[in-house]
Amino acid sequence: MKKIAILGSTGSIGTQTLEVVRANGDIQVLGISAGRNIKKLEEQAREFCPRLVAVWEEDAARELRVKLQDTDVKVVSGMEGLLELASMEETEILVTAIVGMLGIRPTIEAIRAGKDIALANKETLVTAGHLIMPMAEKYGVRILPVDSEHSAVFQCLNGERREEIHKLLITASGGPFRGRKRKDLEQVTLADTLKHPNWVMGQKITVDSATLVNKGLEVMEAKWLFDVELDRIQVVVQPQSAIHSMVEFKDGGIMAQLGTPDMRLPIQYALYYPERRYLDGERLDFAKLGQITFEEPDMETFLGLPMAIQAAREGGSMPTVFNAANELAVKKFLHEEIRFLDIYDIIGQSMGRHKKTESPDLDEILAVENETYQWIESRW
Ligand SMILES: NC(=O)C1=CN([C@@H]2O[C@H](COP(=O)(O)OP(=O)(O)OC[C@H]3O[C@@H](n4cnc5c(N)ncnc54)[C@H](OP(=O)(O)O)[C@@H]3O)[C@@H](O)[C@H]2O)C=CC1
Ligand SMILES: CC(=O)[C@@H](O)[C@H](O)COP(=O)(O)O
Ligand SMILES: [Mn+2]
Repeated sequence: MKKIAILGSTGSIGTQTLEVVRANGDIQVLGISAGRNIKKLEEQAREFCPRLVAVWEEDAARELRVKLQDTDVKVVSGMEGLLELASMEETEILVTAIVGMLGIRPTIEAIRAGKDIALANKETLVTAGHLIMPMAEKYGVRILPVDSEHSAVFQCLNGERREEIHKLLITASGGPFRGRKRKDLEQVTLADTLKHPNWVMGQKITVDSATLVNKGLEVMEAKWLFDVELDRIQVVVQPQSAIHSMVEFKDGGIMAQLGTPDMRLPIQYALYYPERRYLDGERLDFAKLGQITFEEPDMETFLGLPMAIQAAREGGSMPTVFNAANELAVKKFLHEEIRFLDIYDIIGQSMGRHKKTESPDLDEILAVENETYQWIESRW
């Protein structure tokens, strides 16, 4: 029995991880967690019988303790609870399916405790990749990508030598507003933004796909995961989301990984790597698909990608500012407090005023995050 714990078990990646567990029958789930969705946590606790459930909100944790008093499940709360879940003694893999840079501390705690990481939470690598990757090497743990593009690259690299990579080709759907210009984006609504053309995902990443911030975060994630310089990472718009990403090698040969838009594949691949297991569901049908097309990303309209590349080139604490500003801006957009294009203004202005710290440690990253939030709150 493989033993795992899941940070963010009630979300899109978390619930699909549990579908993979259910279908295979040979993984034991020792810990689950959420922000405050205790209804789903209770259902999951009763089905998967974990030892520990971590709930961020203390009042929700208290309520869940009462609901689960007929079981042996321990319910913990807050950051201390997430850290306890991340470092549970018998866990082999921690699935980081939590949203946002809140995932940094539990991820670091899990690495220190020698757990492999099945990483969906890209914000952690974007802001703290310079701490996490060396730490993973030091503690001998594997960072197994779950993000579809990074899983695709990881699959393309199977049996290949990393030093023979010429470039990574990260594919993008282009989001729901592909083909539109800045003027057309002035009046788009939250409902329009949440209609991703191909993938069903959590709300934050769905907005990030529409702004192309998601692709910017993924470029930074790829840089850390595969140790490839920024100039060797190219974003290619591929609107059908059939090719999940590609690797071009020194000799010009290109490997691609294709499939239907189904996150259970990368999740299952990470959990069983290097083994491949059967997965039910729709298969890619080329006759039905008809064509696979390619475009350049529109960097003049969708500023999320060029701003991310700028943050990555500046390095140090700038990616933290980029990410923190985006997290708060998306929260405000989801609450319909700001308009779509304000997301770019919030990120751009936050980056513009920031005095960069080189190679920030964990406390400095968290301080920059806080300071960015405070500055945005004082203006928007
Ligand atoms: N969805 C997808 O297909 C993909 C997602 N990713 C990445 O995976 C991560 C998760 O995305 P996704 O599953 O879509 O997100 P969701 O919003 O669907 O789920 C987020 C999860 O995090 C939990 N959570 C939120 N806030 C807290 C908190 N303060 N403390 C503890 N847990 C919390 C949520 O709990 P609650 O239910 O209580 O709010 C929920 O379980 C993101 O980093 C995303 O970029 C990457 C590739 C694809
Ligand atoms: C499923 C997944 O990995 C998402 O990150 C997805 O790639 C988003 O699609 P975009 O290409 O539209 O950002
Ligand atoms: Mn992705």
